Amino acid sequence: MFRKYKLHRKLPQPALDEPYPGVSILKPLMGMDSNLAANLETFFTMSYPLYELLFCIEEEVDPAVTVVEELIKKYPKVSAKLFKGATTVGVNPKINNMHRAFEESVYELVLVSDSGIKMKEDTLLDMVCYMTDKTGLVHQMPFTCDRNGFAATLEKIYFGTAQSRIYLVADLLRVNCHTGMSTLLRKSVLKENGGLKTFGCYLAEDFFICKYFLDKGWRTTISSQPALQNSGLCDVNSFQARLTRWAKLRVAMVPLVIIFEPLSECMVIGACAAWASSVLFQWDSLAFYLIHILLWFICDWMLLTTVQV
Ligand SMILES: CCCCCCCC/C=C\CCCCCCCC(=O)N[C@@H](CO)[C@H](O)/C=C/CCCCCCCCCCCCC
Ligand SMILES: O=c1ccn([C@@H]2O[C@H](COP(=O)(O)OP(=O)(O)O[C@H]3OC[C@@H](O)[C@H](O)[C@H]3O)[C@@H](O)[C@H]2O)c(=O)[nH]1
Repeated sequence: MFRKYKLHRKLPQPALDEPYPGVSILKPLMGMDSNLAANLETFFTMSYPLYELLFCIEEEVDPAVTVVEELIKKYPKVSAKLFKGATTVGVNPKINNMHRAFEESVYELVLVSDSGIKMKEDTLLDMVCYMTDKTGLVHQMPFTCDRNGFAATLEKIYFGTAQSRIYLVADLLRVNCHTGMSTLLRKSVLKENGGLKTFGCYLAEDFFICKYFLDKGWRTTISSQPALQNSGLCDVNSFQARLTRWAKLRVAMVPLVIIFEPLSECMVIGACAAWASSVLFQWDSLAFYLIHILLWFICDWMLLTTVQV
């Protein structure tokens, strides 16, 4: 029910007499993939009246430079700037890459958007609509675009089921589950504590940025459109490596949660429940287990179709 209420909502448009807030969009880039140009182009064609694009490229020489320069030439009416070379402010390379652009950004709202993200025409508007007076940070729940191949299907099923389930519950309970691939935040609140560079000392800057907003009494929320990850690099090994990296971050930050993580998985919780039901009610544990798996798969399918719409 919550997923239906939360995702893909038609939001009331801002009142015509209220101007749309301007947004500075930070795009940290490093290297090239086959979908990069198409993904970046979607930022030039959004239906939003006031925004600037700040492309941050870590190395002076990078194939992404040409892609960005060509797009800037193709869309002269869109305000866009290219920052070449990172500034070391900490151990986090993404923060190092974005630091200069963040400092030079013009608007109060800042969108941090990873290189592989694709936008729909109304994605930015959707996020801005969730930035109410009490909200300091709006993030998109990670999901993926339709791409060909086994790895792409695996990614889609993982983000659309196992991760969405936790993400939606965490958002409902206002628990910090922020994954910083597409995040709109209030610059003035970050500036009170030195700006983005303060979080350069953390590898999981996303978790600590969200924690900072929550500690200061701001609300954080997911927007109604999930993040469309559409990187051209998509294979099982890098997916596995990424999930392992994230799990290591969670172990370091919230060790208690990681103990309970296996219990959020179908097979583990099913086995525990089957055993408990056989002890308590003398039910057939195999039948219980198989019915549990069937019902779980049906629920996952329903969740995936809702996230996908
Ligand atoms: C009896 C059942 C107890 C269930 C406990 C729930 C265990 C959580 C299970 C899975 C965790 C999945 C986390 C999803 C998003 C995290 C993605 C990620 O690792 N991102 C990192 C990199 O970008 C980022 O730095 C970390 C962000 C914060 C992670 C903290 C996750 C806490 C989730 C807590 C959810 C509580 C739900 C309670 C349900 C009863
Ligand atoms: O050295 C680097 C590495 C990465 N990046 C950029 O940082 C962004 C994220 O890249 P990652 O390889 O960390 O990709 P992930 O999907 O794992 O990141 C995600 O999870 C970890 C969080 O800390 C990130 O905020 C979140 O975006 C990309 O836009 C990438 O271009 C750099 O600018 N420099």
